Amino acid sequence: MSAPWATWDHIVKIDPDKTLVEGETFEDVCATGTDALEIGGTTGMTEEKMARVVEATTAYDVPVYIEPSNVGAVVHREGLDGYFVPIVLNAGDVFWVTGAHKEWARLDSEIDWMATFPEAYLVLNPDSSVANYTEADCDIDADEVAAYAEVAERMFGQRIVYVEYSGTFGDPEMVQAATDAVEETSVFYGGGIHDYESAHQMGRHADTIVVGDLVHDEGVDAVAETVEGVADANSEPIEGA
Ligand SMILES: CC(C)=CCC/C(C)=C/CC/C(C)=C/CC/C(C)=C/COP(=O)(O)OP(=O)(O)O
Ligand SMILES: O=P(O)(O)OC[C@@H](O)CO
Ligand SMILES: [Mg+2]
Repeated sequence: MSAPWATWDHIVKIDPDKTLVEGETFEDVCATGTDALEIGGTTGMTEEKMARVVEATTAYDVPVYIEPSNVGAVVHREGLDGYFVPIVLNAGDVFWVTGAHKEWARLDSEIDWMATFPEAYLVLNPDSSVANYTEADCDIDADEVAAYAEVAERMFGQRIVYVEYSGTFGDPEMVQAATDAVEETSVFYGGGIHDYESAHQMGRHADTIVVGDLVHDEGVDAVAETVEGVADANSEPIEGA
């Protein structure tokens, strides 16, 4: 069976610790043309906030996945499509590679493994909360990114490599390095996508782009532009092919 994300160009990541732009609803977010919603953030995450957003989003036609940043942020609800669970390959503390996951398996008796998909993260913005939280080694170059991506696919069987620049627009070369290093594994890119052009640019290097802060800061019209940008990138011929 093909992966749920096989046809996704665009994901909106909703941070339950942030609000939507005044006057906008989750229905409006779903109407932007995005392919899926991921619900998660690093700071201020609680089960209650997570549950509130899950309950408000599952009514619409767009698939909804949670992306927990800690064991306490996992909620199980009718209508939820599944769980994307980060594994931070360049974390400074092994807790973010296997420790939290071991605790989750120990404490949660309701894990739906058929709907649970790991994401092999490379956290690359040293100023982000997630880099701080996981003590990530962000001082790596493109050949190390490529090597991590190769190891993720070939040794750890990861089906998603997530190049994460949360809060800032990243280096397309790093994203391309990950893409070039994998065969079947999908490359997600997230960080600083804010308009048609930035979505179009990263859309050429990643399989799927993730748009986070924009939905909270600028709103659904800006998000819709990024949907267009990545769609156009994916309908253009690949250079050199
Ligand atoms: C095993 C379970 C259930 C949980 C642990 C999962 C792990 C390893 C989480 C590590 C942190 C991580 C990669 C979280 C994913 C979500 C993410 C990157 C959100 C973006 O966060 P920021 O933008 O840095 O933070 P804020 O927007 O909250 O400031
Ligand atoms: O909030 P932004 O910068 O869009 O980043 C998206 C996402 O990769 C965060 O985990
Ligand atoms: Mg953020």
